[in-house]
Amino acid sequence: MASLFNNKQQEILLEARNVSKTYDEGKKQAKSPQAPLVLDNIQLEIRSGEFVAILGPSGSGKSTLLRLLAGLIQPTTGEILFKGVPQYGPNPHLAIVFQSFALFPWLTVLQNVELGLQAQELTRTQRMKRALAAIDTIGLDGFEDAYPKELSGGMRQRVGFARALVVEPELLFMDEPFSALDVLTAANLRKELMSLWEAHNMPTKAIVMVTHNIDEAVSMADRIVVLGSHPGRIRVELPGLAREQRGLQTEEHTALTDLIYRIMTSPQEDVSALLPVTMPSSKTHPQAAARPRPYQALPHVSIGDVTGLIELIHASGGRDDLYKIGRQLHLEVDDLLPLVEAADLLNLADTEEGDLVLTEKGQRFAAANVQEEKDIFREQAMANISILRKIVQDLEQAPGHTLPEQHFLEFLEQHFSEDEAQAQLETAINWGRYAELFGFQDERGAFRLEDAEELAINE
Ligand SMILES: Nc1ncnc2c1ncn2[C@@H]1O[C@H](COP(=O)(O)OP(=O)(O)OP(=O)(O)O)[C@@H](O)[C@H]1O
Repeated sequence: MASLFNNKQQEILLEARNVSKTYDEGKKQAKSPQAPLVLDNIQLEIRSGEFVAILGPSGSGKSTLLRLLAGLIQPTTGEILFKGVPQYGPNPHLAIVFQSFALFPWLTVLQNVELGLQAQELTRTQRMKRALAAIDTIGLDGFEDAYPKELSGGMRQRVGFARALVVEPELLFMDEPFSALDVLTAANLRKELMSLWEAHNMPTKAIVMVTHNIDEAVSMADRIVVLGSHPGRIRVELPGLAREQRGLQTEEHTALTDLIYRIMTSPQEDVSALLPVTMPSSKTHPQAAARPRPYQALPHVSIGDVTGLIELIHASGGRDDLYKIGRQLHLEVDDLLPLVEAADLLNLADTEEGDLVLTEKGQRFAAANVQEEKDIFREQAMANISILRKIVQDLEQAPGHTLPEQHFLEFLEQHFSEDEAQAQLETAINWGRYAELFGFQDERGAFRLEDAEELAINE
């Protein structure tokens, strides 16, 4: 597509070329016919001077992509190049800040930061000098001798940043660096990081950040890479906003946030159909279309939360912008999307152009009393949710209308990994119980048809 973001003249630091990743290759897959493809044919360039954010639904492979780019894991096919040279191990010119600060509790701040320099051949004095400078840059002056447990979450993450920056990395990677912090601390740390970056007060040439916070990506990044799932793939690369347009209140920020919600809530849609004509410099990756899932997968949410979402939309007149709902509920897209998917699967709501719109059933559901609500839910569940239908149908046929959970687990394991099959069944139990379709006895691991007694009498 169109040339990207006028940065052709800038040096390509890192490149993923035709990269695909499958975990557990070689492992014997007794039940699943093949190991799932986690990332499919990734093409990505990181250039000098840019801040790139990677967004995508949970499980789309964001962290996997970051680890591949960092050389911590190897691609199954394709290659990662640093300044044009293929990489086969951890990249020494790169440092990573993780969500879970990953500090050693028995070491002081200074010692934790010095650890970053372990691999470099430096004298003790040089090491300490560099560590003190990094501590100073990141605003930890005076805390050199403190232990992690004496620090707040924000200060601990500063240590994480200092430990990364002390190696003077050409590339700084961040994996959800602010998501474990409270809102104000995160905002403060983001702002400080951006001023260091913009003032060139750090030696880093490019930053790559994985996040599931759309506002965070829009307010920080020069380029936003949106991944899709099943398999993980790049759907689109969007140009970030000009510096002066960033900030929750600007029209441009709202428009870009809205667009990203629209893209992420339309996983099957061709992204080019969703892009405004005013965004010619975005780059879609049409070669990797979503593959239909072999079996309908339930999003792992509780029905109580879906009900809350439906009621909220009802209170807003039956339709609302997804980005507004996210902000109102303090939900990041990773938490909101599964709720939206559940409402959509149950045909209680549809997504339309970045809005969530209640269906006629959804309107009735929101206005119903508790019993009517259950009735509508049961009807929608039986009409739309394959695994619930299967559980009920198999129980109807089974002696005593009872079946062990193993029966359904074995079925689900034909379509999902062992862990995911277990998770799918747990979600199905949660939904099925709410709908009063069947009972599940935890201690016996047994399913029983809810109206089994009634059925027995009628037989
Ligand atoms: N070490 C591993 N072994 C096997 N499978 C893995 C491993 N790490 C990740 N996966 C699987 O790969 C897929 C992508 O995971 P990854 O953590 O990269 O996604 P993500 O987009 O970062 O998700 P999240 O936002 O939930 O952190 C998931 O299905 C996950 O279960």
